[in-house]
Amino acid sequence: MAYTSSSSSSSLHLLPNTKLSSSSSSSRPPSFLPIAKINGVNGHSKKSKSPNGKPHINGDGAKKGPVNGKSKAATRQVNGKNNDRIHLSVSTGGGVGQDGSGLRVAFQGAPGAYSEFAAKTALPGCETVPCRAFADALSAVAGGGVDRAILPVESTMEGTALRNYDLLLRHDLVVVQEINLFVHYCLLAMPGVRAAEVRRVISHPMALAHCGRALARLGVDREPVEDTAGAVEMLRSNRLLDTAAIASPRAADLYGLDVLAHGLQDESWNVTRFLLLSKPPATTTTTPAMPVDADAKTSMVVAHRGGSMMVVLKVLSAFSSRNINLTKLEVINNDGGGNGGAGAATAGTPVMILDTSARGAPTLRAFPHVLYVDCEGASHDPRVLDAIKEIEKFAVFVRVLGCYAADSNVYDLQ
Ligand SMILES: O=C(O)C(=O)C[C@]1(C(=O)O)C=C[C@@H](O)C=C1
Repeated sequence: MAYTSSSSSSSLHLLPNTKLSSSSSSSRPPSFLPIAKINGVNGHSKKSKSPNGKPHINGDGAKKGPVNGKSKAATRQVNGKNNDRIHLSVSTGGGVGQDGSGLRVAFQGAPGAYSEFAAKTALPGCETVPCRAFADALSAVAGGGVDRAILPVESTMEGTALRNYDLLLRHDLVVVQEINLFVHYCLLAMPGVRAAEVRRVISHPMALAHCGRALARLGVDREPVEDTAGAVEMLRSNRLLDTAAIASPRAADLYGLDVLAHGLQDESWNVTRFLLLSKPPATTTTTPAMPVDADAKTSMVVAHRGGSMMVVLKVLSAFSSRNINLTKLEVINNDGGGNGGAGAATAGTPVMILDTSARGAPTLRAFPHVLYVDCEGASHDPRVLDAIKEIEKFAVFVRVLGCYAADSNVYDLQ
């Protein structure tokens, strides 16, 4: 569901300092941080109602035990570098702590989903709010029911999650933080079930796709469900003894299941990038939230008339002539010319972008040709502002999606 790719989309995305190779067992970014201090992801001691009526987890107090006799060395740091993280995201004031305490963050899935871990990594003190679908999570933050939503936007194995970009662009939301999570898949089963007894594996479609070769070797049926933790929940509540789920080792802990296999993903290097989204700050001042010299990133969408390659060259020139590095460039052409459909639900359907720049109510506009661009630098950095001004001369429309602290770390759940 979330990740799509087609001939109408081509991308250049680099996790900074991250080497990606097809036989990537040796590829590691310079800093690979475990989620050591996450509270709340190991249990659900406090339950309350989420916007969709499901209970949500809030705080720790969990059963913290070894997985299959293996101690979870949760604080192990792989690359020996101790990068203390600085949160530079938009401040909401009013009782919100630096660690996100006081903030409610919507995520898609059941407690224990990777998205929840990403939220807890970004804002360790936050309260996470499960939602049935990504669209519900985004509506919750846009409608003010929660303070933030977390959205996976790309993975090293699948590229850009175009459908999630579609969702993001339809809302008046801004990116306030990025987080890269190492996705380590495990095969989980009810206590006592042996691998040979498993006939069927259920999980999020992305997890099933990422583990395709391993599942083929196991010779089991595959069934997609809403999310990885939802699969585990289903296994547990229906006491399924012929079925296994693909999910994280933390989900095994949370639901008290056995881990039959670790590292099921076909590529050993499997990182998903998540964005933390917020409503735009309701401020009348133009004071930037982040110093110009901070290690910042700016994300934007550029709509244009077509002729992608020439437009790409002009965009590259606008940034390179100012010595600005790009960290992502995705080219989408949904012009109905037989190569459409990448980001949209139907082939040839243009990308719908909420135009928040015009006076009056924001309007949804349709664009067949768009670029998703992330650059280094703050959106109010004069060089970035100049580059955007230059792009606006030949583009139809530019929307800055957010300016946030660049974080090239990759966080690990193990
Ligand atoms: O199902 C989950 O646990 C999720 O958080 C969703 C999701 C995704 O949509 O890509 C997140 C990361 C993993 O790649 C697999 C699934």
